[in-house]
Amino acid sequence: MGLIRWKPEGIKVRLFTTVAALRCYLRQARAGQLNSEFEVGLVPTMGALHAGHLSLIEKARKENDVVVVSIFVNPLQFGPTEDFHKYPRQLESDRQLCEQVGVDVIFAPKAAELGVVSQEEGDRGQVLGVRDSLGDRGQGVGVREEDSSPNTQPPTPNPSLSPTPNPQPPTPCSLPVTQVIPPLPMISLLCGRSRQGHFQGVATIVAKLLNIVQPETAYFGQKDAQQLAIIRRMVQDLNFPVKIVGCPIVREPSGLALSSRNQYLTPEQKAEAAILYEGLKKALIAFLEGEIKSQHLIAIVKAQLARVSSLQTEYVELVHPDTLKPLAEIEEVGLLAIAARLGSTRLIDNIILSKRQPIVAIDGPAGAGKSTVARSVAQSLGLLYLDTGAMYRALTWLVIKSGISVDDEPGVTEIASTCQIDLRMSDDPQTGVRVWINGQECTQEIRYEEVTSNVSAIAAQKAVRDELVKQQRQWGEKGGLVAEGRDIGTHVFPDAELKIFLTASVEERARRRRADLQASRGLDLSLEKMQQDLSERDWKDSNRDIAPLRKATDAIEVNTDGLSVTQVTELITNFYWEKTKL
Ligand SMILES: Nc1ncnc2c1ncn2[C@@H]1O[C@H](COP(=O)(O)OP(=O)(O)OP(=O)(O)O)[C@@H](O)[C@H]1O
Ligand SMILES: CC(C)(CO)[C@@H](O)C(=O)[O-]
Ligand code: BAL
Repeated sequence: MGLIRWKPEGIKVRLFTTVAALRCYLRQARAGQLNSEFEVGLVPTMGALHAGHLSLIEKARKENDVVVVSIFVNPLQFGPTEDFHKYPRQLESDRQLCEQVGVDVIFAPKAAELGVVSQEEGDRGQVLGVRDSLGDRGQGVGVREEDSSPNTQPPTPNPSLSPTPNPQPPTPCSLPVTQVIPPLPMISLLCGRSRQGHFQGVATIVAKLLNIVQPETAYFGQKDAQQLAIIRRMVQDLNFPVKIVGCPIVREPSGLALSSRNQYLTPEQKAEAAILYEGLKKALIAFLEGEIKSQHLIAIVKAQLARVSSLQTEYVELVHPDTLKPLAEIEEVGLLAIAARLGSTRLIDNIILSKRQPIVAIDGPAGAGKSTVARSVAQSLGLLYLDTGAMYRALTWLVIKSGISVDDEPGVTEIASTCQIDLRMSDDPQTGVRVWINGQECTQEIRYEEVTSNVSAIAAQKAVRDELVKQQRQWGEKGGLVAEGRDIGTHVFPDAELKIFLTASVEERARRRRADLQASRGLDLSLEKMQQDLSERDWKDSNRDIAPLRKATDAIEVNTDGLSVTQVTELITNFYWEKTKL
């Protein structure tokens, strides 16, 4: 993220309804930046904003220079008997909420602006889509754009919610607009079974929004877990240059997942709807006690749901959260998902059941002793010390060895994108971690002076950082590790079970550093000068473009003034046991 947040003087939130105006704004915002790390975050929504949406927006606000929230009730993703007409539209209150949380731009286009309306229908103010179940009529059912009045048709039973597949599936392919079709195995189960064509409509509109806004990052809720998996897959398959961030489900105190559709529920139904999360929690407890079989976990949820007689369960399924493949049992991780109907309101919820070992993320200012403490905590807990510094050093060594200049960014990126770094705890506590790159051990070599003097030039390259963070996150999938740095808990492992912000006063850090330099190199440096250098470094680290130092909101601050490494290690391991006990 850049240093300066871009916003015209005196204006709070801009509202654009046209692609041209939005693009013009973004072009000016990018052009006005001297900083190359200017970042735009997009939060796609259908409006009627609630605290779930706000959690996405707040995350985007923290991580970007410009935050765009799109509000568009997308006709392409609604079936003919679904609630397109009824879906809440409340742009003015959405605008006020966006203003309160510091959104820069709301993009609220009409359907015609996004091309989901034919010329002729556009003239008549009608939108395409709200997919026609007779398919071949193809031009949609002529719903008036932005029609928020209740449907005047008598309520018809929703075939899409019946347990058997819709006998006459809509054929959104017949719509005269280019569409994105996600892989069939991902869209033909869970919600895709009853909402045929839905994910095609979602993928199409999200692809359009990504192309229009061209954000660095886009934020989606884990509540729509199938949607999130499909979008991640689309972005990967179609090489969209965007990072997709999934955000945790925000719930009512009762456990009910927040949703715009909760507005349809009566107070009584709202209380009953909490049973969805009750069921998921029961399954989680069983899983934590060792139950991994899909059949049993699903039965636990169904038994719980059966306690509310007015609830009609559409599905309870266990799938892999990325591929959405049905699982017979959980090997590493599973997504346990529910869809059910209370009256005419369709609700969804889910939970991730993961065998992943915990992650300890330690961030903090320079000289706080992060690497010593991380190594010691890893040793004491029997976890891997994910020595991220060693990873950058290993890459630097390989770059030098390959004869590539360290400032040849494309060349370095090519090597970074194809290298595989392995780390293993050494039996010898002195060695700490052993390092391999592309199968070749380089534990000693990465300490050579040539590597030391070039590693910061390599680590400063954004593409390198992105590649190595990708590798670090792959390690994170299994978990069971301790990592340290400046943004481990905020960026690399935002889901870490334990986050520590390790700090010490400038005076203490300067004293320690001076003592180290005296012991290792016989240097006798001025304490005052060292304090001044450290203060400057703190400021720079907190304000740098790449990986700025930030304390995660859920991190525990540990001030190590006057504490030994052993004492700090003991403190952190106690926090670990506290956090990870059942
Ligand atoms: N409770 C929640 N916690 C976290 N994210 C959420 C929550 N509810 C919605 N989101 C996310 O907000 C984004 C916009 O969702 P959307 O506007 O459809 O809201 P919604 O409340 O899910 O509405 P719907 O009733 O259509 O399900 C999606 O990425 C969605 O996953
Ligand atoms: C992602 C989305 C905005 C696409 O219309 C919608 O499906 C939603 O709100 O989750
Ligand atoms: N949040 C997903 C949008 C939909 O249900 O259509």
